[in-house]
Amino acid sequence: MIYTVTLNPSLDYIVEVDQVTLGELNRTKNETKFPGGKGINVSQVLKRLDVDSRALGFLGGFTGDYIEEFLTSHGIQTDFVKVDEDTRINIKLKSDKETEINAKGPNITKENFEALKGKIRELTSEDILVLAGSIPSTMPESTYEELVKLCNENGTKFVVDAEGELLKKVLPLNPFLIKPNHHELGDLFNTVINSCEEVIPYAKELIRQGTQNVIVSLADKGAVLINKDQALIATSPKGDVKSSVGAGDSMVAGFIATYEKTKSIEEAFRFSVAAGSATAFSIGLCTREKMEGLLPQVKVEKSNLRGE
Ligand SMILES: Nc1ncnc2c1ncn2[C@@H]1O[C@H](COP(=O)(O)OP(=O)(O)OP(=O)(O)O)[C@@H](O)[C@H]1O
Ligand SMILES: O=P(O)(O)OC[C@@]1(O)O[C@H](CO)[C@@H](O)[C@@H]1O
Repeated sequence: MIYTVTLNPSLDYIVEVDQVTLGELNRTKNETKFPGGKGINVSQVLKRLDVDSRALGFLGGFTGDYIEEFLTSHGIQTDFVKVDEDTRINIKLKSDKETEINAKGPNITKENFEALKGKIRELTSEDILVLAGSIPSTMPESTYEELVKLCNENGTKFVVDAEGELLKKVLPLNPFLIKPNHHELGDLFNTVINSCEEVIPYAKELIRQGTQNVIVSLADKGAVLINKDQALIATSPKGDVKSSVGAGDSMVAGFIATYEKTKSIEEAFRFSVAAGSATAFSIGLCTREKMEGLLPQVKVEKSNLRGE
């Protein structure tokens, strides 16, 4: 079974405004709300690709109830730990540019965290755990590290999509996959990365530190996959970006769903990029049809730059 963990889920409130004027009353052209948070998005895209998963993490209050009901009614299994404060609301403001305001999230108690750890201790070597997104501000930066240590005790394969210290601390613990974007990769090395070719030496360093597969996404500039055997570069499909919220999560879901079916890293990478772009070209997450329609545009090539 695939388990996703979202420690800081969100109700994403997507607001479309022709032009935003700060300090004035702005009225919306359109608004939509979706259950969000990176792990929850991964579960939703997996479902659209006919792959079952169970969503874990923390939910609370009326926003938490909304998310749980939404997921259940869409056939996604849930097993969240209930917390006292409301799950956050994240604002995604879409005008000529995309602006996001992500909230810090509710208080998580020691008991809440222990309850989640109890669920993760039950996983086995047959399972995959996906840890994705930020953690509520009351939790320590060692949180993901603690959870993946439980995975390593039971031989559970794990995937991490997170930034900064959260990500850095899990690298030596042998993640199956991590998926930073090029800004997040640059931040890890205090540098600026602008192209697929520039990604390669830094991604290779993450493999050296213990990761099995690294996908680095560069929005419309393509994506790179590195593991100990190969460096692959993919082109991004061209299209009209409607909202890139969840594009990275769709890549993770596309990769896992395809890898589970084919065991081919190259094929999984191709589907991953198509799923990312299919979400970027949608309001909300991609559909299977949209993803499949973009597959012919994703060209995957082996890079000569091995970064060694
Ligand atoms: N402008 C774009 N044109 C085509 N594809 C895009 C575009 N923006 C994003 N994508 C697709 O989405 C994938 C992930 O995008 P990006 O590199 O922005 O990751 P991210 O920052 O993790 O995404 P998110 O917006 O979910 O945080 C890309 O690899 C690409 O497939
Ligand atoms: O604050 P985090 O956890 O880093 O990101 C949360 C978030 O921006 O990520 C998802 C898109 O990837 C959204 O559904 C959600 O609002």
